[in-house]
Amino acid sequence: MIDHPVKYHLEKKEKHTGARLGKIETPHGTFETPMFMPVGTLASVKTMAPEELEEMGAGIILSNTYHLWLRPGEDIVDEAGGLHEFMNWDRGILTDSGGFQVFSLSDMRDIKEEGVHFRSHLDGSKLFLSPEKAIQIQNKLGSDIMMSFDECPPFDESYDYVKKSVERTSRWAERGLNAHEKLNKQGLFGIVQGAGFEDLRKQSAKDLVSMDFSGYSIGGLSVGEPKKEMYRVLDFTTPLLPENKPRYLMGVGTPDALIEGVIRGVDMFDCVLPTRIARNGTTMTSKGRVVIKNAEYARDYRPLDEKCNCYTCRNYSRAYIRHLIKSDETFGLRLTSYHNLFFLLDLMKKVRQAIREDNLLEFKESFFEEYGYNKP
Ligand SMILES: O=c1[nH]cnc2cc3nc(NCc4cccs4)[nH]c3cc12
Ligand SMILES: [Zn+2]
Repeated sequence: MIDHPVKYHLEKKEKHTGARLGKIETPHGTFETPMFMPVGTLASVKTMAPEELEEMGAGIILSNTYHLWLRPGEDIVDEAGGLHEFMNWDRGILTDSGGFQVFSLSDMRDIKEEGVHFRSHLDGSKLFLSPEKAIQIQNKLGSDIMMSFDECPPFDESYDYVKKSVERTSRWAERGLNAHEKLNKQGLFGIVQGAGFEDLRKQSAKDLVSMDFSGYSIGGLSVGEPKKEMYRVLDFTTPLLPENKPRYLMGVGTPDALIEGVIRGVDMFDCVLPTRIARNGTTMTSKGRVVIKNAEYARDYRPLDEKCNCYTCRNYSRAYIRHLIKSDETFGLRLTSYHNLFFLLDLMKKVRQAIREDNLLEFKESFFEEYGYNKP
């Protein structure tokens, strides 16, 4: 049993669901869960300054091992004093291990027992990533929470392929843990795989729980499968994970998926959605999405969301934001990105309050109704 630098403290279970209120303690602070983590793939949450992320209540943000390994290289980040110094962020940082990015970004060469051979999506150069290398890079980046190197198979892959992939991902997890224990400055999470197969998810969870990770990610989801399938997998996967460790659902997500994930016992979420859709002027509001480029907003002098207390909504109108986005004024991207991130962080604050009051299901119903999720 190693002394985990990242610890989870379960504060309260919600009375009617699997939701939990907790705190995750890291070398860069302790943060409330359930939480949404903004994504800063290339060591920047696009268009946001760290002070703005702090003021909107972000606790842990994400960066990507694969991207930073390719550019600028983990040695430059290491020489700069690590990611926190490099990007001037003194709260939590979580890094993905690179496996998923290899499968989703570069044209695959081949997956071997020792690791994955592939070509860089930047210049086509030949690269090799292994469990040990992924751990070594993350240690040089200096993130607080690191991910094991895993394979995320397509959700509709065959049972036989997924079974073999899960067994290899478990062997990779063991290798990563062994490589990490010599360095052990940060928390390391295991990533549960198994696509939509209950017995393979059970096998994956059993293997990883026996290795005593600091926390557990649920991988292999939010890869294009129907939401109902994701919820079905969560229904039988989260109960397999220890109550006293954090559970992180990777790549999720939309307001409804965040709430449904919390109800099923998930504590941590990340998604590029808020900043990605902001860049084409799509914003999330309590009354559903507002696509600000639409002509209907040209003379609309109200804020994006009259119920939102963020910098954007306190100071600017829809008409102004629409004008900026239509004119390709980069300030417009900052205003929509700020609001979207604030919206999801504020949603999680409301979800935490609903857990405290044991009325998460009522909160879900009223949020879904107002957002328009119940509309046919
Ligand atoms: O199994 C996984 N292992 C390690 N990282 C992941 C990241 C993930 N991100 C998403 N969905 C969000 C997406 C981002 C870009 C394409 S899909 N699903 C994901 C699954 C995994
Ligand atoms: Zn706002």
